[in-house]
Amino acid sequence: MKLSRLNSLRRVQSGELIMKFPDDQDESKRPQFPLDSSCYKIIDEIGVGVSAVVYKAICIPMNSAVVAIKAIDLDRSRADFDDIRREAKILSLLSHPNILNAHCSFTVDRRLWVVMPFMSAGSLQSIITSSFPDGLPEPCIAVVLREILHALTYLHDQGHLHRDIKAGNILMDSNGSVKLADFGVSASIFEANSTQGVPISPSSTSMMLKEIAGTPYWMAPEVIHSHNGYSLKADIWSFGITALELAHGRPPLSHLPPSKSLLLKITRRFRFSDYENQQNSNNKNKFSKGFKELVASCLDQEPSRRPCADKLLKHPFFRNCKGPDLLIKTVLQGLPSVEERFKLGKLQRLPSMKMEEEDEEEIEKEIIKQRRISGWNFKEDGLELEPVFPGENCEEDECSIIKQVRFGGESIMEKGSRDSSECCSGVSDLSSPTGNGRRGGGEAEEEAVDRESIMGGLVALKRSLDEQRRAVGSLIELIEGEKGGEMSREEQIGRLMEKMTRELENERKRNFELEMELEFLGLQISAAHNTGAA
Ligand SMILES: Nc1ncnc2c1ncn2[C@@H]1O[C@H](COP(=O)(O)OP(=O)(O)OP(=O)(O)O)[C@@H](O)[C@H]1O
Repeated sequence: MKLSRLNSLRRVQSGELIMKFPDDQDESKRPQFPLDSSCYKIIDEIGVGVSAVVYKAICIPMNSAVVAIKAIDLDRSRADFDDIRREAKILSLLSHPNILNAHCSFTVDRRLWVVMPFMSAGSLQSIITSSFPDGLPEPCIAVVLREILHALTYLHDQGHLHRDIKAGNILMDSNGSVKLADFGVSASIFEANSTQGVPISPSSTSMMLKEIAGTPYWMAPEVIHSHNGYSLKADIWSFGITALELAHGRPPLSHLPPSKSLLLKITRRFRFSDYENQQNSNNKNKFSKGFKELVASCLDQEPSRRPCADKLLKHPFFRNCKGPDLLIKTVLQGLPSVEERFKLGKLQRLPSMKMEEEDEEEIEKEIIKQRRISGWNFKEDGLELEPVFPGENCEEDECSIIKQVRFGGESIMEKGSRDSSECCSGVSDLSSPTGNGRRGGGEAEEEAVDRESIMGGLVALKRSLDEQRRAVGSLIELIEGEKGGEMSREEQIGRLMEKMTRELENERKRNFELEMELEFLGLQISAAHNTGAA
């Protein structure tokens, strides 16, 4: 466990982590929300994030005012105590009608409770998922985007980056008001530059952050390539992706797992036209020229060419933009409550989660099965040594091989397959000191055990080859003897059968020993790996 995290937990346990955020009213008029969990009554679960659960609750001493409580699991949160304190500090300095502040926050066991105003319509992401899977109508998108641009203009003027702009972090209330929430990974340009000795000016493009933060699909290319640094314009990129998310119901590349989407962005550089091409041709004329232009300008690869938030507000796209009433009429009417939507979403997620668990069990069984090796094949061409599995038949179309893979940080043997031309000739990382490049550095311990296992396998193989050489020698003698005509054909076959049975018995014994050895080595590898991981 990281030292900073340990210190954080100690401070949390000693009750040191008690903070109070202001809401967006004047300090003197601001109601003081109690810092005691017994003053709140949880009514329903309304959302889950990566490390937090969000509840609808009432605050009993405050006339049973309805609130939302985000309970952040401090053991699972990416942020440590200092990050959380920094977030609280940033939030306490911000005051804008389009930014969701918290009433207060305090710790309950190992959770940080952030008490916020309850935004009864929930996030735009949950609204889209439940009622607008193909996206919101363009006039509604305009209202939402304009409100977010107001928040961004304010935020950037203060020198802050949100760094996680997405529909999941835009909340809506029953009166149609739209607020930007979740400042968990936000950053201050001033802090970044003061530590790097860069002159401070919010409009300067030399204000650079380097840490990768945010959610992959919405991340600007320069955030992914953060060695060159990035600035306020990273939020403008994410804003452009959010516009696409609101328009199509999902962000671009969301059919790929997040890590793959990152890779694609690195290798292929994403352009707006790429996304347009992916869309159904029916959708081509669905959006206005103004909207397309606005989004395209936000998704310029070159950050300096992306307009700033206040310039975007002057874009013709917002010229005839309606008020929040449009959202009430078009989006909120007939919308199930945030708690109903959450329950429904949970039910829909259940079968796929169950299937994933079943799949994992199957994979695990397969992995255990494939840990048994019945022999080795030496591939001369590539000077490679490969394992052969029990029951494997070279006449079969496909044949299993093992390869060393990293699975959630754990090293396992995985079943693979090759076509018949390569049958029984799969390349195992066990045979190669460098493996297939997937084993990263800093794993000296695991590598040492791997080397031992390779040596063990080689010694056993040498023994087996010696035996086989002797057996082949005897066979040659036998056949040569046949030429001499000293034994009858029956006798010769009888002898041969006896010999082969003995050979087979020996081979079985050796294989059993080899299997045991390998199983033992496998255990050693996982034990070494677990110790390393711990
Ligand atoms: N103040 C609030 N009022 C009403 N609903 C809320 C409030 N805050 C969060 N929610 C609901 O809870 C859900 C989860 O919120 P949360 O901020 O934990 O997760 P997220 O932003 O979707 O995910 P993550 O931040 O972990 O990527 C939201 O999608 C929203 O529907």
